Amino acid sequence: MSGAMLLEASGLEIRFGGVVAADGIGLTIAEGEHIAIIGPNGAGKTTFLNICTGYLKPRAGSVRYRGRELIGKSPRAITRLGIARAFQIPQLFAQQTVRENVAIAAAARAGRIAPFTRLLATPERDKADALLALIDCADVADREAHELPEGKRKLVDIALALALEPELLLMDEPTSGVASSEKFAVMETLIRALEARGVTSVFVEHDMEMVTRYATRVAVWSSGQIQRDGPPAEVLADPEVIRTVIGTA
Ligand SMILES: Nc1ncnc2c1ncn2[C@@H]1O[C@H](COP(=O)(O)OP(=O)(O)OP(=O)(O)O)[C@@H](O)[C@H]1O
Repeated sequence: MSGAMLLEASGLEIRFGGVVAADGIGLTIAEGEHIAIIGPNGAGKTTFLNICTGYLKPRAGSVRYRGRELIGKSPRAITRLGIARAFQIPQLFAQQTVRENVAIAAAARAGRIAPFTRLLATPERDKADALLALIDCADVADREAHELPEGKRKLVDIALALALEPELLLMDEPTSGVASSEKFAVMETLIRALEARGVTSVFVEHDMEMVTRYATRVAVWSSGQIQRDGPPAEVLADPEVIRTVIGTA
């Protein structure tokens, strides 16, 4: 069920040389939604996530989060306000154990990262274990991150993001690189974890079956503009969307 307004983007414009990556983008996100962003390569989907998380500054437009302007704030400041990001390639410390990776994120959230911090003797260990149980990764807690199969790596990356205690999680193709036989199980676990923690999400996705099953709403990007925005069943049946996006997916 959707709740109060969380984020409101409007009039976003950005170009890179001759490429227009955002041309009047406007999108609202309400609490409890899981919004899929779809669209052809180069349409500006990742650019939108980069603007919302402070990695790119648009030349025009606004992004308000619970009424506060985000444009001009640093990625760190935006994370502190409650927006986390998970990347297409998980950002894990390869030589640390999975538990240590999540504990580091939890310690960072608590402002307890300092040289010689004993990560696993602190409350962060319990937080890490609870998160790993939530994403079905308790079995790999003692493994080093580089040993993980792709599906587990993706889920651990989500645990890292959840350790920051976000209200909104932005994800770039959360199951890309995961074997198709595992994709649905990974996404199922991911969405269940978000629901359990009351986290709203936006995910860029190229797999339409994933969109149909897991998105509560879908927004279609096309050349830096939003072509359609609505319930998945309606949007994915639109002949224009089928022609421009699904036909090329
Ligand atoms: N930092 C940048 N510098 C220069 N060009 C960029 C930059 N970021 C994005 N672009 C360009 O802007 C356009 C939109 O890129 P973006 O990554 O947002 O597309 P996308 O819809 O996420 O594509 P894909 O599905 O392939 O990931 C592309 O032409 C890309 O090359």
